[in-house]
Amino acid sequence: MDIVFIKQLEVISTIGVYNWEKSVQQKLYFDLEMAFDNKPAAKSDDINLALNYFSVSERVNKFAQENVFELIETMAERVAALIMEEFSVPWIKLTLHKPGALPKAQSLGVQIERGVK
Ligand SMILES: Nc1nc2c(c(=O)[nH]1)N=C([C@H](O)[C@@H](O)CO)CN2
Repeated sequence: MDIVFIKQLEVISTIGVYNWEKSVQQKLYFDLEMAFDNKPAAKSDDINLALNYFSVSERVNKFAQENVFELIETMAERVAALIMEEFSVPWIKLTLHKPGALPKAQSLGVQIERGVK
């Protein structure tokens, strides 16, 4: 299986455990590695047969803006599930960074892998 990837996709979301986080928007960054068979798209030069990374990024951005969670684990799980379902992706590795969360750390986050390659 081939991989289509997106690195450091910036989105804004209302996310966090603490009360002050319920009324602010914070930056999150997604790294996505998505298994996909690129051969049909490459053979035909047809975007309709490709995993369109523009469409994926727009969908993730919309989801992050429209949903409120406490945990980044929940956001990661829900985004992985929607990409797999809506874009027919059989396997995904998703890393979610919440860089503003710890002033003394450059970044932090979670990484999940779902599905089968
Ligand atoms: N494993 C996690 N730990 C923490 C999370 C989280 O989402 N997953 N969230 C917070 C707070 O929201 C924090 O980001 C505020 O700075 C603390 N720990």
